[in-house]
Amino acid sequence: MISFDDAFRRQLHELFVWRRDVRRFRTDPLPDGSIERLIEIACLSPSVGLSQPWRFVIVDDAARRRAVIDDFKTCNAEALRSYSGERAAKYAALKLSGLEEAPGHLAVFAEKSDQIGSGLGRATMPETSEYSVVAAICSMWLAARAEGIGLGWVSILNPGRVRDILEIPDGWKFIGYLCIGYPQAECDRPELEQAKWESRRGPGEFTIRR
Ligand SMILES: Cc1cc2c(cc1C)N(C[C@H](O)[C@H](O)[C@H](O)COP(=O)(O)O)c1[nH]c(=O)[nH]c(=O)c1N2
Repeated sequence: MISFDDAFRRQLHELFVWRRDVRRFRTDPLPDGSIERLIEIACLSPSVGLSQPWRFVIVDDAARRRAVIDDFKTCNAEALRSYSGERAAKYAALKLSGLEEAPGHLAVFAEKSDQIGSGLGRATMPETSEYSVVAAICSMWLAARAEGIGLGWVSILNPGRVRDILEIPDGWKFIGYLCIGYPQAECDRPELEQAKWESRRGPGEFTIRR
C-alpha cells in the first residue's frame, strides 16, 4: 500500500499554491516527449463512467498555430469592445495568452459521441463528459508545474474556428487551448490579482451549510 508523509503533503500544498496560469513564456523548447508525458498523466484522471472522453491535439504546424493566434487576436479585440472606461483600459493592458512565445500548443476536446462507459453517469448530466476533460486538464496543469513547466489556458477563441483550423472530427467538443513552455517567472499570486482585475477570496465566501 502506498502512503504519503507530512513532507509530501507540505510539498503538494506548495504545488497548489504555486501552480499558475502562465502567459509569459520563455521561447526555448521543451525536452522531447514533455507534452506526451503530460498527456499520459492527464489520462490518469477521473472520468464519468470511465469514459475517458479527453482528446488531445498537439499543434506543431506553423500555419495552423498562426491561424489560432489570429483567431485569438480577433476574439480578444471583440472582448475588449464589451468593456468601457477604466475597465477597458485595464483589459487592454492584460496579457491574456502566451500563444506567440509558447513552444507547445495543445488543443483539448471532449468526445461527445463516445460509447466507452456505455453512458454510465451521463443520462441526466451529459455535460459530465466535459467536466471529465476539465479534470484531466487540471491534473496536467499541476503535473506540469511539478516539473517547472508552465501551462496557460486560452479560451478567448472561437470554438468553431479552432475546429476548422485543426480539422477536428465530428462529435469532438472544444474544451480549451493550452500554451505550454517554461515560465519567465514564478509567482504565488494569480496574474489577474497582481493586475487588480479581480481578487482571490477565501473559502468561507463559497461555502454554505444546509
Ligand atoms: C476554463 C478557463 C479558461 C481560462 C482560464 C482559466 C480557466 C479555468 N484562464 C486562466 C485564469 O485567468 C486563471 O486561472 C485565474 O486568473 C487564476 O490564476 P491562476 O490560474 O491561479 O494563476 C485564462 N487566462 C487567460 O489569460 N486567458 C484565457 O483565455 C483564460 N481562459
